[in-house]
Amino acid sequence: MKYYSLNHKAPNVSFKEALIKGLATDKGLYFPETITPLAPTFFDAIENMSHEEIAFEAIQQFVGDEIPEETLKHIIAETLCFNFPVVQVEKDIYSLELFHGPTMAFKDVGARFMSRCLGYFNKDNKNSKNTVLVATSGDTGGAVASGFLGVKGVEVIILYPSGKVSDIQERQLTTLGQNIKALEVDGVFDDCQDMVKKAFLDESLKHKNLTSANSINIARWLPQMFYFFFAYKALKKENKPIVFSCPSGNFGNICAGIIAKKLGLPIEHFVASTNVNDTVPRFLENGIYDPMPSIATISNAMDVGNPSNFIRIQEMYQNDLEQFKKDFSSFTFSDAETIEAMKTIYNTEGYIAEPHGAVGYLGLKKELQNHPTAIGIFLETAHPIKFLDTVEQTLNVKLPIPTQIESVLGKVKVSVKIKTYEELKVFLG
Ligand SMILES: Cc1ncc(COP(=O)(O)O)c(C=O)c1O
Ligand SMILES: N[C@@H](CCOP(=O)(O)O)C(=O)O
Repeated sequence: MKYYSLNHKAPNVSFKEALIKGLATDKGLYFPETITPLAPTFFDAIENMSHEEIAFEAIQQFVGDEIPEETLKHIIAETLCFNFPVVQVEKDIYSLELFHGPTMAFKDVGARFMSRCLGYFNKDNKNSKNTVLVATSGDTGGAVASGFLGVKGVEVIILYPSGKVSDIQERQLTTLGQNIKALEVDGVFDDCQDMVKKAFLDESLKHKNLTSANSINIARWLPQMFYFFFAYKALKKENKPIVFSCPSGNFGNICAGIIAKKLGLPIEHFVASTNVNDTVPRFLENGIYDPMPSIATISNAMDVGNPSNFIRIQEMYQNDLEQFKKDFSSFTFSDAETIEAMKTIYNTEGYIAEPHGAVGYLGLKKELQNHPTAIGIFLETAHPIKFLDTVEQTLNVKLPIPTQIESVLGKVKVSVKIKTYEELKVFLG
């Protein structure tokens, strides 16, 4: 499979090159040249297939013959070594829990898949050295730190906005040591993301072999489509149209969902549910893409003012706003509404949703009014423990600490504070 740059001023590249480069030389995001729908027999058989089999069928065309079939199967098996339960929350509303991995956020799948693919491509070159640069508003950093910990020949540098991630998120990305380093940026997530993108194109940093582990990177982003197939497998027996609501920040997850639809997955409608960082809901209202500086909210991992992946979504709809609106809605919700939703879900159904999932739930409820025969699934993208203070205060509950989290609680934060791109360059050396 070849990938082209969405800025159309850079050569097309292989899966391996797209993974290693992260971003094209013209600053564009890579996008697959073709997306071939899966055979109807795949969808007929899906209920009897394992998650690993489903994931292999879904991703194989995007990897092509660059990784041998058996190795790719092995990478997928290691990536998907935890559960993806679909839990009924109320009549016709389900939560797809994506937080049962090592760092308890949905980013674990992409981070584990990408680290293993990079390991495969580096295996014959013992002297190769890559620097993975990653910007995080909360969860990507921890997942990438865990996914790449101890990987030979790879140094990981995580940029996060100082004071704008939860305590547990910060510990997950600042305490692992070894090949993982954290930079605490005096700014917001978009400043971190801008610095990272600038570094990829900086000729003077060429010797660092920089790559990205954000959803910019196709190997981090594409595996996120698996979730939509897994949910479909679980609920196919209901025989009803499905509406998915993704709590959205950088829009990687929902964009991977649209790839799944292009592969033939019967999805009736997507909802991108956002907090008050509402660049996309505003776009759907007035057709103008006008990114704003991000605003801090209780669903901090979605505090993104200029979502990277929106351009990929536009590519898939060829800028046809009317068709886009048929398949896709986007709604914005305040922190007060999010808190009310968390309370409603808990008090009526006994289900503990964290703020991101609650935003997803709100968008789903709103959109389902237009789909009376459908079932709705909201993505629960992180474990409530990652937002301990907000969840315990809002719901007046005490959350047990899962073992994955216990292991980072006693550890000491190590980070370097930076303010400017120049300081990042000095750090990179
Ligand atoms: C918990 C959580 N929910 C939602 C999102 C938003 O996902 P995306 O950036 O793919 O839109 C993120 C960040 O990526 C997150 O960490
Ligand atoms: N919400 C993310 C922001 C980065 O998103 P990504 O999918 O592009 O890595 C985070 O938690 O860091």
